[in-house]
Amino acid sequence: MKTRRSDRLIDMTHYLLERPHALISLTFFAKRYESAKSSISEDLAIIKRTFKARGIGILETIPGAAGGARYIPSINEVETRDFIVSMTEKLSEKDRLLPGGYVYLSDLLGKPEVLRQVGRVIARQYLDKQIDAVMTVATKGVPIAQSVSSYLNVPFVILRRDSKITEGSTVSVNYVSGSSERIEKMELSKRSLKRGSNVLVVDDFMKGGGTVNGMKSMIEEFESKLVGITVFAEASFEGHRMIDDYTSLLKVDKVNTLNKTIKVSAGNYLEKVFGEK
Ligand SMILES: O=P(O)(O)OC[C@H]1C[C@H](OP(=O)(O)OP(=O)(O)O)[C@H](O)[C@@H]1O
Repeated sequence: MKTRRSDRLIDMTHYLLERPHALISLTFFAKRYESAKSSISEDLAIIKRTFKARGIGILETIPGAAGGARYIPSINEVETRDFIVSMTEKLSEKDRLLPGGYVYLSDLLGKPEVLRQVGRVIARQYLDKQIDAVMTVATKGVPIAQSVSSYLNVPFVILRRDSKITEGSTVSVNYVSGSSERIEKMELSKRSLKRGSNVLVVDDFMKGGGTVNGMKSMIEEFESKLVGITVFAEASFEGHRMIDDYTSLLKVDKVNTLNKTIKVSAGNYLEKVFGEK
């Protein structure tokens, strides 16, 4: 039975939102709703216009027999700025300060609505890049990598600092932890990343940059390409940071362990993605 436009629009929107970056053919929708392709094209034009006006994302429409529609998740500048401002206020709370200039983030990065926004914001930075995998290191980077990968619709891979029999044979790299000046090791299962992959590195926090540098080394071991590095927050670091080309949503400018104050500002994301205002 032919489906009414109002019902088609709701179901089509849901179907597209559930499958980011997947190309869905007009033929598929025409059969699903027992409607003409011309009606489906009009439906998609309505969805495309609304997605753009509401900052939901981009609906690419590809003409021709092999064409169709593809939903590209995104987030607009106003919503991004509002989110980053709200996170700077949260991170500035006194009781978040940890020894060594770290900041307690696990409660924030355990909240589904925060993780959804972090994933959208980071994925938006790379929506026009070819990404084959999102990479992070266990443990606190994992929820961020999972969220970003869901918006990019690509797998995420997890490096570990400990060996696990369940990972099978692994590639191991040593790296200098900038924060602790210690030699650390991280491993990745040989099965998890194809050679020649385009890899996006994400993590929750960057201090000395040693961990991210270790992930860079691992990408080289897999003969793959580092497309970008984006962290939720970075700490100011007096030493020599081993990484200079990265993006951070937030920056912990100053911590005062005596009166337990933390000064947090926006990282370089807004400037890199939207240009400084
Ligand atoms: O820039 P660096 O000086 O290398 O520090 C950033 C590391 C340290 C911390 O991880 P840990 O708390 O050590 O490990 P886990 O995420 O497993 O809690 C954080 O999640 C980053 O991965």
